[in-house]
Amino acid sequence: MIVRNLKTIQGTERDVKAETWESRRLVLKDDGVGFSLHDTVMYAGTVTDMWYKNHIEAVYCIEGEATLLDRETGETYEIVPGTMYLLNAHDKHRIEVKKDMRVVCVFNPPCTGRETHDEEGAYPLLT
Ligand SMILES: CC(=O)NCC[C@H](N)C(=O)O
Repeated sequence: MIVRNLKTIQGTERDVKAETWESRRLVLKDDGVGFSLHDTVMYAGTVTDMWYKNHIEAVYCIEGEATLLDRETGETYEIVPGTMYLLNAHDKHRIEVKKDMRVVCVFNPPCTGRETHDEEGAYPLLT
């Protein structure tokens, strides 16, 4: 069994900061369970284009507010606490954050802990 608390992750290598978000990685590839689990904050006033072409991601909002745009269909969705979106088709998407949004993210395959977005908004497959 593995037990971790967010407080013990903050400021360590598992706490990855990008321009528009910060991701605290609670479970990573080296835990050997086939997924990674992140507690992520996306900053109010930011717009982020993403395209996880190498990963499937589920995102569950627990705080804040944002608009999610499906960049392929043009459809938009309001994301509030209790909303989940699943990028089951490697969907190109955009998040426009209105109020600091805290989300719990699950990635398959798991992240290794070092990933930040490349120019396409993707994470490379790191080993
Ligand atoms: C919601 C989202 O995808 N934010 C970008 C950060 C990423 N999910 C992560 O936690 O690594």
